[in-house]
Amino acid sequence: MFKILVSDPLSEVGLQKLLEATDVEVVQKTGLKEEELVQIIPEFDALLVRSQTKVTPAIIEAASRLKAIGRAGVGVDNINIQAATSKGIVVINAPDGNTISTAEHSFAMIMALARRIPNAYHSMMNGQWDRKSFVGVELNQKVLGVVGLGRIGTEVAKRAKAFNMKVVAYDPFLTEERAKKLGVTPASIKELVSQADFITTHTPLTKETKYLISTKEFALMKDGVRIINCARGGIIEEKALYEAIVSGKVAGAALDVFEVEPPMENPLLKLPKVIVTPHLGASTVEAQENVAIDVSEEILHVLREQPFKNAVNLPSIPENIIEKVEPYFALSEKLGSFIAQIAVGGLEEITVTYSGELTEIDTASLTRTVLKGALSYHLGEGVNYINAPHLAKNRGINVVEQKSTANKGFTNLIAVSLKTNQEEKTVAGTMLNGYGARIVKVDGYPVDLQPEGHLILVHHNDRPGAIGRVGTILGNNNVNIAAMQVGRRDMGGNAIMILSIDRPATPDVLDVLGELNEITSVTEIDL
Ligand SMILES: NC(=O)C1=CN([C@@H]2O[C@H](COP(=O)(O)OP(=O)(O)OC[C@H]3O[C@@H](n4cnc5c(N)ncnc54)[C@H](O)[C@@H]3O)[C@@H](O)[C@H]2O)C=CC1
Ligand SMILES: O=C(O)CCC(=O)C(=O)O
Repeated sequence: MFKILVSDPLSEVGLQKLLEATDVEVVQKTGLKEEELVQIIPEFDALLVRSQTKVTPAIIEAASRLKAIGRAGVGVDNINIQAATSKGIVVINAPDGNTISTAEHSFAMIMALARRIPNAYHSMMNGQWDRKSFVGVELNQKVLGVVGLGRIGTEVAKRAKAFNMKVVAYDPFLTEERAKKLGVTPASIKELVSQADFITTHTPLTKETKYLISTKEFALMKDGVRIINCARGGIIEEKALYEAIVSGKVAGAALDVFEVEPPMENPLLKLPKVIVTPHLGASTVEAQENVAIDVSEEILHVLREQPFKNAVNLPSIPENIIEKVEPYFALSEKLGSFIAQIAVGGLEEITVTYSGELTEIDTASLTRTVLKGALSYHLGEGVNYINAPHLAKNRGINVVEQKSTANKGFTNLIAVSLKTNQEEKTVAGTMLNGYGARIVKVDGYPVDLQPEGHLILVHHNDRPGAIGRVGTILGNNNVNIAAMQVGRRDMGGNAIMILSIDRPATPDVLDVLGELNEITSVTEIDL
């Protein structure tokens, strides 16, 4: 039974999937302090939050069972991703469910700002009938600058086009082709801020986007420009915005988000040219249902070890690629584990070479899996698909992925080599049509064995009787040999034996084998 903690208020309809699941117990406890979360988190397999809960390193550190953190929304700035990644916890978000709501809110803010609706409302509610103070501007033919043309930015741009606005967009990932399709003009940030009548931001808050719009950018803007931020506080520097409004450069600003939330002492709230909402972009019935449904489904996938797509701390694998790489996951992990068990010394570099049909697909996920297999042997259960590359990097292990057309004999081949500070070892495996995974080469010797169970790898000199003596010692010690592979390069030269045994041999038995004259090394492998 999986235990899931829901620590922020989430849509009940959205949570239905979790509440109905027979393998899940859902505990809903909201408004907990950090210390309280630290206390209870060790009981839970997954944590589900909206934006109130700050998932700090202390909470993650205490989360001994946690496999997933789900964010019902897009921005994950309330979750310490680095701490989660180091601990191998997958962070899931719901990137699509609130796109339309946030785009509509942004557009509502653009219109409210243009027509001064909140100010007029406020005046009337105070008993005034003032028609002179609230003269607005049209959107028709005005230039809208969209900073960040992702999901939300794109929807805002489409709505602006419907209002006959001209749209210029700044986004480092915007291609000419996409811009053309959307009917927007790509621009640099300088061009955008100097051309726009309205500027709306739709990027995440990152090191690059923090204060993306500041004093320098305000100086380039047209007089009377209007600013909208429904993305994250801090993309526009509030101090610079305040000065630009007071100086008359900026005619108005509409803000849904703030550098500090709630923004109680914020001087911007004292300016009549500023209209505000309390981070309501995603606050619609539809968006809250959508994000809760999406994140609940994804959490179940993670816990049930089924494929999931919206992990923030993992590269996403497109569905057409998943189909192609999935059959190789088990083999990749076994190859990683095998090589780690046979190599002596501190790991320095792991190289994964793909051949045959694998040269044509994105194999990054398989390399992660090889790495997981290799590092798990040394670092234990804490290693998983999420933190394996991070752990390798932290330990200075170089990871190389390459494709090769050299191995023509196999329709697919994964070759793994591991360099340690003492030696270099290699192993290669393939998926044989109808026979499943096979290891086909060890240290350059051709073999053919199933990568599973207990194995003993023996390096020896190719002399008559060597194989028999190994068999006799194992038999005398009640270790049954289920299968055996021998490989050699030259008659009478170096050779290997790989024995598949029914139960692990004890260290004493391995020592006795190692003492035989012909034998140069004995390694037990568990796959
Ligand atoms: N007010 C609210 O309630 C909500 C706010 N948001 C905010 O809106 C943001 C955008 O959401 P989506 O459109 O779904 O995300 P998205 O990931 O689809 O789009 C973000 C876009 O920003 C672009 N970008 C990244 N760095 C940039 C830079 N330095 N300069 C210019 N563009 C840059 C990316 O290329 C991407 O196209 C989220 O990160 C979140 O912070 C999202 C939902 C609700
Ligand atoms: O949960 C919310 O209402 C905040 C939404 C948001 O900012 C996001 O999804 O990034």
